[in-house]
Amino acid sequence: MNNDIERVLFSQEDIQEACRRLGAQISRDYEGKKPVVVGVLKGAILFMVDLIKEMDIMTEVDFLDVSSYHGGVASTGSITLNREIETDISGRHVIIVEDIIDTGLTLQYMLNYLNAHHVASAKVCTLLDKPEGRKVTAKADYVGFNVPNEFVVGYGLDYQEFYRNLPYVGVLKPDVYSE
Ligand SMILES: O=P(O)(O)OC[C@H]1O[C@H](OP(=O)(O)OP(=O)(O)O)[C@H](O)[C@@H]1O
Ligand code: HPA
Repeated sequence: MNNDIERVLFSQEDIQEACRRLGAQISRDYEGKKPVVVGVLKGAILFMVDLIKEMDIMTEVDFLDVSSYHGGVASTGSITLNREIETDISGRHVIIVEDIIDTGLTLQYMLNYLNAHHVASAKVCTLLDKPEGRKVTAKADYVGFNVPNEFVVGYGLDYQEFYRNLPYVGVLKPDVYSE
């Protein structure tokens, strides 16, 4: 295990099982539809790859890049749009794939973005949900796991751009970011 990790919350096997469960659920809910699955860069990269392999439906994939943490462990509260969705999503069913919902500010921003693009429907699938972190009302439709109100990294989630490649999700030792 990486020395900066206090404890592992979800192993690679736990995550694969969650991907299978969520992929099956989404496949049932979207049977006969052809949704656009939108991964949110960069945090959702690993989850997106594993999740779409478990979806037994016709899907298009695309990416949206938004950020708001800019190296810290707290949201700056202002969202930067770094890359737009290229697919014409007007009139389409869109599934947003996120690594984590914490304050809810990013999700709120993305749902406004999708509404402004006149999608047929918008749903959100997140690997992790941190309900105690909420600053605004935001709810995911599909959730892998709930996490405690601590800073977590791994499986796409970063601190200062590192730890994304860990195959598990763990709590970062507080002394790493308080140094
Ligand atoms: O609910 P919130 O408090 O808004 O936090 C959730 C967002 O924060 C992280 O993104 P970040 O801004 O760190 O960019 P990244 O995905 O490129 O790491 C994460 O990937 C979510 O998109
Ligand atoms: O706990 C977290 N870890 C990494 N990125 C995040 N973005 C929001 N919350 C978190």
